[in-house]
Amino acid sequence: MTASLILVLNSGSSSLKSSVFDLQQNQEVFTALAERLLTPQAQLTWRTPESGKQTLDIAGADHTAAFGQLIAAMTNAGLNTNQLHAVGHRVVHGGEAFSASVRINDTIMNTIEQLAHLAPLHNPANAEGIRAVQRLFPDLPQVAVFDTAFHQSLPPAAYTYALPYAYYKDHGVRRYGFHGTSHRYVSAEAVARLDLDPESHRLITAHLGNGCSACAVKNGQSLDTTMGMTPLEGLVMGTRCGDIDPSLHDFLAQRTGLSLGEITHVLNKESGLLGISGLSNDMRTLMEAAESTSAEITEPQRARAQLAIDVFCYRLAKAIASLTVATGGLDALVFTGGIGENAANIRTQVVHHLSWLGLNLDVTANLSHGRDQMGLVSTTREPAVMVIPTREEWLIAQDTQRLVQASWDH
Ligand SMILES: Nc1ncnc2c1ncn2[C@@H]1O[C@H](COP(=O)(O)OP(=O)(O)O)[C@@H](O)[C@H]1O
Ligand SMILES: CC(=O)OP(=O)(O)O
Ligand SMILES: [Mg+2]
Repeated sequence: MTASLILVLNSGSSSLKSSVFDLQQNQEVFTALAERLLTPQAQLTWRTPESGKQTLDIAGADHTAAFGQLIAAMTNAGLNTNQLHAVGHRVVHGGEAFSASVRINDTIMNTIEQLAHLAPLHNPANAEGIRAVQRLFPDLPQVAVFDTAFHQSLPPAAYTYALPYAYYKDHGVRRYGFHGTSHRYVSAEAVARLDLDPESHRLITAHLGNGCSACAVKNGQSLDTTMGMTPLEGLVMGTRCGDIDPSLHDFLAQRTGLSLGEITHVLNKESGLLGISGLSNDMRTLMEAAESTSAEITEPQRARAQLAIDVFCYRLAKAIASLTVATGGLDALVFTGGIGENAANIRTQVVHHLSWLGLNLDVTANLSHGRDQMGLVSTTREPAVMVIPTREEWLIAQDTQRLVQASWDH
């Protein structure tokens, strides 16, 4: 039997997400999440189509230990690691070095490590995941799929900050954009489903998960996006503030005595939906609180949850409208990510702000999240509003398979 499984790893600063695909069967055969790494609460959960969800306490585990436990869980679940064919990694920052996925070698590893200054929360963990695989499976080919790669087509007018130009030349200070794998997948899917001309279309894709970004896609290329040099810029997110006045650091440092590092932490981890609501970073919790009539939620709490939702939707609509400057029109708006795929009320509020663009929701299709159709949730196809579930891991597996195959063919 030939090896046919592709392992996909997404290493975060304190988590390790993984999927295994059998591409011959076009099936996801294993999925796992190790979270709260390096804390006493570290735990590994995994599932296979047959086994349902299982959990293991891995208190104190780092990425390497978690990876070992994950491979043990895979084996216990009945998967044979000899069947692994290649490993694909989500790597968050590829800087200007990568505009496509690449097969990993020592030079590529060095470049990923050198880019750590641009993504200190993400790239070191990504590199650690690659090394953990190298140690356990030295012969397996590995591929890096960069969040930034799809956005390397941004023109200078979209990626240049209005700062002294030397910061770009000397330090790489520019807008890069993230979630590129998701924007690439859902935009290609929208073009196929709507039967648009691959050479001539104008889309806005909104990836709304814990991190959120929107992207202007014209003729298959990303022309602008809301995230910038880091994933902090742009939309309101679960715990990230998105766009703010850059003079805020200085103001807060003077008023509160917090250090620059502490303020950056507040903007990344204590802001966004969580910061405004004071309740949760989770959109579902906020939607429930905003609708709640129970005495457990006080009126001020309810109002703050609603305010967080209103700011989220208003800022998203404003960003979508501004991205149409890059596309010069709109054939389709695509929602994806946990919020985009599941929160009908959020789509309603955002599309309502944009009705002047000719966008109109079909109430029934929107309530069923477009699941019984091609993902269309608007009354018209021109322009269309769509819900397309993202498949970042699947696209990473596809790129991995393609690159490993290509290097054997040469
Ligand atoms: N049914 C739902 N209604 C509203 N929000 C939802 C629903 N399901 C998931 N979400 C929201 O999706 C977000 C998580 O998105 P997800 O794409 O899973 O995150 P990640 O970026 O971590 O992959 C959370 O805010 C969660 O509340
Ligand atoms: C880059 C980024 O913001 O990723 P995530 O949404 O997974 O946090
Ligand atoms: Mg996700």
